[in-house]
Amino acid sequence: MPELVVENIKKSFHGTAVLEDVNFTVADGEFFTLLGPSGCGKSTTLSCVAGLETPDSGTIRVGDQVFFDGTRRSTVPPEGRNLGLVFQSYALWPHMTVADNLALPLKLRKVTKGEQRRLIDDVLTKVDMAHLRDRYPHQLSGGQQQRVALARGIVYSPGVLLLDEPLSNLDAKMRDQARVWLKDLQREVGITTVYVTHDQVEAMSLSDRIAVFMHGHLQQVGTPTEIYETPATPEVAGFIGRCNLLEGRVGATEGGAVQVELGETGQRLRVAGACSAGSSATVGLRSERITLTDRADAPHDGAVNVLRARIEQCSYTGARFEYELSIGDVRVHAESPVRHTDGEINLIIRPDDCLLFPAQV
Ligand SMILES: Nc1ncnc2c1ncn2[C@@H]1O[C@H](COP(=O)(O)OP(=O)(O)OP(=O)(O)O)[C@@H](O)[C@H]1O
Repeated sequence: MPELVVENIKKSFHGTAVLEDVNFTVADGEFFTLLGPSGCGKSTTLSCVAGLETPDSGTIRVGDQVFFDGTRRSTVPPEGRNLGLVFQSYALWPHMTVADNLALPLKLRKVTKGEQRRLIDDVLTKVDMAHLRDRYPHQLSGGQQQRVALARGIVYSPGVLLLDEPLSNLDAKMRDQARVWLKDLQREVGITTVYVTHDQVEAMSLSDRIAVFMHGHLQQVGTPTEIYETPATPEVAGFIGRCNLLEGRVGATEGGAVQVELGETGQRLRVAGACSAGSSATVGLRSERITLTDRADAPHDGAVNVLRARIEQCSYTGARFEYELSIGDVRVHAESPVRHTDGEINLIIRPDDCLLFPAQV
């Protein structure tokens, strides 16, 4: 299947820009996710690809077929794009059985009766719903309706599948299960997929690559590992996973690392990376990369940082304990499998586990 290319897309509503020069390419068979907080422009981007919104400028194409060309003002209507669309609301016809709901897009494409039956049987088997083909939507659970909606999105073999928060109506447990089978299904069908979600765990577990949006701008495109381990900006670091963003001033520089003075705490953090002395920087520190220890003889050999902190709060979440800590006036969130008593504690932090973001000038 051809790749999807989105180039320099801009979009405004009533004079307010909601997309600014959005660029990405989705490769053949790739599971590509648009991730970001509410209102950042993910659904608008997907709607532009689907043809439900018209960008102000830019181009969108799948292989050689140009869906939108802002220079020529040419647009292919949604029905001419051969895309599969699945939204949060399953939008199944309530008066039609599962099989009839699936037949509808095939009838529109003038597929013969015999072929319709073959395609419907095939897709229902893929989504494990063949035994429920004669049920009506109200006789199905939310998870089953969502499978039918997905089956309808792929039954006519679209070039690209577009999914906008398709799992968000399911409860947490069903969502976990749906994630697994959705990934299996996408792999089996091998369809190029663009997925919209604000749920970072969903994005991380499903995607080959993720595009992180903030305020209509693409901040970073990368694999889940790249996005998590080497976030491009403090905003990306803060959005993916639980990351402390600590403001500081860069002091001495020494062989591949810098000393960052944390606010007014008088404590310093040795951080891997380069940054000019005297400048401001943000240090990203993931909660799970902080080791908490009651031991007073924590190693002070310079290879790791040892910071003294006060435990302000400790909460039990089942799998681990979550801590609100303070280092002077700086608040830090950390987690540990071990319960530590109230009072003061040592935090052990490896310089390599710190993310250094020089201040933008
Ligand atoms: N038809 C419209 N008219 C006016 N403003 C709109 C329209 N559609 C979207 N917007 C605005 O554009 C911005 C981006 O909306 P969009 O739905 O793309 O965000 P999103 O990232 O998908 O958010 P969510 O996760 O909440 O769905 C928002 O500020 C929204 O209010």
